[in-house]
Amino acid sequence: MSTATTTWINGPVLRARPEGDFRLREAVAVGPQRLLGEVIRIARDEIVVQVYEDTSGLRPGSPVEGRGALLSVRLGPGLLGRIFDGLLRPLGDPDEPYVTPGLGDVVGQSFYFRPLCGPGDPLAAGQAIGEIGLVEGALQQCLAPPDLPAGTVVEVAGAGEYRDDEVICRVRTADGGRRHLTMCHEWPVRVPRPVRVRLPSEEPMVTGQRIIDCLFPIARGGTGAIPGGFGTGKTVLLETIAKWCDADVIVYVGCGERGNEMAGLLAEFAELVDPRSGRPLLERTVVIANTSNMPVSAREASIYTGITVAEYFRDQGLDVTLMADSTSRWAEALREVSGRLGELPGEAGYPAYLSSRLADFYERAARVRTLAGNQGAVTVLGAVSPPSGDFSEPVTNHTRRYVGCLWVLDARRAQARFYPAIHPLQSYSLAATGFARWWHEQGCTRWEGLRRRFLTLIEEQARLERMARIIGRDAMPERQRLTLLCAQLVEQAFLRQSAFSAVDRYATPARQAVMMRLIGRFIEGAEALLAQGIAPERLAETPIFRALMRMGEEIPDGDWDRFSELDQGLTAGLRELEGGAADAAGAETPPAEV
Ligand SMILES: Nc1ncnc2c1ncn2[C@@H]1O[C@H](COP(=O)(O)OP(=O)(O)OP(=O)(O)O)[C@@H](O)[C@H]1O
Repeated sequence: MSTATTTWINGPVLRARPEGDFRLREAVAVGPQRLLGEVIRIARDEIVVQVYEDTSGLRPGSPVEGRGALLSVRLGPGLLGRIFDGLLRPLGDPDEPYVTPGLGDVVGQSFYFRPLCGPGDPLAAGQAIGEIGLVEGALQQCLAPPDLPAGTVVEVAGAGEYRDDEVICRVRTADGGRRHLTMCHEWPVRVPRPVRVRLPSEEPMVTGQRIIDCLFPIARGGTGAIPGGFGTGKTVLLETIAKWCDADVIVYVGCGERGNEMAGLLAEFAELVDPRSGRPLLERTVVIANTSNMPVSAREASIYTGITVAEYFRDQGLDVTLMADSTSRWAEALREVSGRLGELPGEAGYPAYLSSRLADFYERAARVRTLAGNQGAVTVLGAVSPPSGDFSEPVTNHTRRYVGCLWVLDARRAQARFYPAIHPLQSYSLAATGFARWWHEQGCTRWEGLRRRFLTLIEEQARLERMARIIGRDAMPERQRLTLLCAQLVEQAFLRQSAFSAVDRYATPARQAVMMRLIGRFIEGAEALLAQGIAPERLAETPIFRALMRMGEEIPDGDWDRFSELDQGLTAGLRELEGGAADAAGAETPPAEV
């Protein structure tokens, strides 16, 4: 094992004189407490180490010991339903409220194991050896490590309880070697886990938020970013998606955010019931907490740990969503470490490699065929907190280049308490047009046309409102007043959706499709009525308009009878207005000459 002696220390970075060879990105143990660090630079007679823990007490002369392996995390059962720090050390254990600094020994936990292979069976990297879990009912797959050479199973443990550091499978590899496998394996956090092939994304990840699913959908295995100024609702939006999206597993990385927000998230997740399984939501969630009071450099580790954990579940053939709140805090940590190293600063003081680090992170999102031949996906969502809400700053700018969806949170909407405060004219989804077929299957055959219509209305609304401020709404032609009325309906009845409403915090695709269709029918009907001389103000006063405005808050998912009542009411209401218009037209027409 190589060693080195610290010669200089500045916060989380230190320089050391090596005795022996170190590798770039090798994990090291620093000082008497064996704090975890990583070699980030190697010069001729010096190594530079970034330490991921509090370095108080370290001084020149402190020993640095190489671990002979890249910075890795231990993946296995016991991740779901728990909270970890950025280095995947468990937090929140009532018997062990404080994290012991340093690497320490891993304490083996017991899990139920059931084999899926037997002696003589072939076994290759990434294939399932068996199933594991805390209880017999809820099992995950126990995978052969992705770096295992192909071989044959010599012996495998029978069904029962085993410690996660006990050997449960012995393999003879094709090159004549032997490998002893446990339920856990280590994987370097900066190395993407291998897959058989990356697949194109054909369907969206459903978030339950109408503005996202209908206007700016995110692909399963895609990437999205949520830039927003202070208090515009990034955390609430990410948490809402975490609660209701249709992923099998959620990995939530709290990176540099307030500790009380994380505590609130955990308390809420423990109480909430997963609508799909009927079990507590926390059971399908892994929380990685690196709050603002924890060491700054560990933010980097928490991001990579999070994505590695997400890939581990993806390799079991699951759909995983990773949320990072916030990537700006990680970028700030990169800036701090770079500054302490005396590197040449780039834009706004961030290091020149900020862009490539962001790209590395978002690149790991994908829908894939796993080594075992299953399909799995990692969808990545990152919050961005631009200082003073300035979207031209480097983190937002670089992130924009690597994500497929951008949901820009608007301070003015948030001030008006219009949530989610996603600005429909500044946001985009590159994948949206590919999901028309999926929406057809959900029963919304006109999704593409309606989406375009809604977006056009909102665009026209922005232009007309500027005009209305100058000349006044009453002086505008009827057609323009109707555009404003329809846009108001789209905004208030469809895009507005409170995360705290018992009825509306989540909408299934079926409910979204019904609401979209009803609003679309109203818009078409209103346009036809305008041609017959019905003023937009008369439409705004009808009970049906008011009912449409309230439907999100009043009609819950599954109450299709009330939606069809509304549909019938809409038909009747439009017909009544049409009849009134025809009668009026009839009264005005001069009687035919006899
Ligand atoms: N979708 C929503 N529905 C209802 N209320 C919301 C929603 N989003 C945000 N809010 C309100 O806005 C407040 C601030 O939201 P949040 O904490 O998510 O902002 P943030 O952008 O994460 O803030 P910060 O920049 O401090 O991290 C919330 O406490 C909540 O009252």
